[in-house]
Amino acid sequence: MSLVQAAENAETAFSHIPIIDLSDIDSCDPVTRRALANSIRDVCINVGFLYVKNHGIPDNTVNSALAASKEFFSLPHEKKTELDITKSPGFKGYNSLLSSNNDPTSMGDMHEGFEFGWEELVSKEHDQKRANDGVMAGANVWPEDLPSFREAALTYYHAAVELGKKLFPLFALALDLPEDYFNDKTRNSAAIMRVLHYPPQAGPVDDRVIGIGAHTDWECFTILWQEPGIQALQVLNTEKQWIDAPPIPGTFVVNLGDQFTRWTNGVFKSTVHRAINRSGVRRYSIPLFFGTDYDVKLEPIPSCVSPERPPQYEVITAGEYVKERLKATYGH
Ligand SMILES: O=C(O)CCC(=O)C(=O)O
Ligand SMILES: [Fe+2]
Repeated sequence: MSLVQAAENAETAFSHIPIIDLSDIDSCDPVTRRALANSIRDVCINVGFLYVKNHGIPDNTVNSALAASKEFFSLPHEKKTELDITKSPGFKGYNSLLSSNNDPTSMGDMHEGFEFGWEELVSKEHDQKRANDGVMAGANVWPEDLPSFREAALTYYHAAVELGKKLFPLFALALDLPEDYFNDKTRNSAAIMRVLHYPPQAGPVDDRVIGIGAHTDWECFTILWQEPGIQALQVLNTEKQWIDAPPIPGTFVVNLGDQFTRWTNGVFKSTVHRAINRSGVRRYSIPLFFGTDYDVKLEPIPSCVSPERPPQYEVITAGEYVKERLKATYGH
C-alpha cells in the first residue's frame, strides 16, 4: 500500500501505544531492516507515539542523569534563576514553574526545566558544529555549584543523540526513501535536551494549570525518558480520548513532532500529548528533541503527495518553524 493510501486508511482511534523492539537496529540485513522499518511506519501513520525497548542505552547512564537532575532542582531558587533561560541567548538554562505555556488555552506549565544543546563532553576549542543554530544559537550554561551535573547530563545526551541518529535511517526506510535520505539534512542535527521536574498537583486541579499543557512537539521526533512508577503522560487519540502513556521500565517513548508531519505532508502523525502529575510525589522526565538542521526546508517528500493529497503546509525552514513555536510558548 502506498504511503498516501495508508494515511487515508488511518482513521481508527488507538487505545494503546505500541512497543517496538530495537534489538535489530544495528543489523545490516536488508530484510531485517525492512521489517523493523515497516513496524515503525505503521505506528507513525496510526499513532505517532511508540515505546522502544532494547535501545542500547545503559541504565546507569539514565540513572546518573536522573540523580543529577534531582540535585539540580533541589538547589535554592535564586541559584537556579542565576541560570534563567532569559539571561543567555538561545534558550539555554533554567525555566521556572509556570514560565512556559505549551497550550494557548492554559495559564502556564506546572513544571520547571533545564535546557541545553550540543556540546562535546570534552570541550573542543573551536567547535564549529553548532555555528548554524539560528534562533537556538548560544552556548550552554551549567550550574557552578554542581560540577557533576554537566557530565551526567551530557553523557546521557550523547547516548540519546546516538540513538536518534540510528533512528533517522529507519524513518527514511519507513517512508520508502533511501536510508541516507536525511544524512545531508542532519549534519548539525537540532538536538535539544530538557530535564524536567513536575511537582505533584493535589486536590482539585485547574485544568488550565497542569504539568505540561496539551501540545505537539516541534522537531522530527522526541526521545523521552520518564521516571518509572509514576503515571503522568497522556496522548490524545483521534476520538479525542486521552490515553495514558505510563512509564515502562527499560523503554523510552519516541513521539513524532511537527517537522516530520511537514516532511510527510501529514502522513506521519505529530500527536497531541500532555502531562499531569497527580501521583503525590515529584516526577522527573527527560525529553531530547531531535530535528533536522535549522537551515533545511521542510519540503514534502514526493511519495507523500498525490493529486488527492496535495501539499498541506507552507514550505518553511526547520529553524523558522522552531522560532515561531518558541515565541508562542515562551512569549519571547
Ligand atoms: O514529561 C513528559 O512526559 C512530557 C514532556 C513533553 O511532552 C515535552 O517536554 O514536550
Ligand atoms: Fe511534548
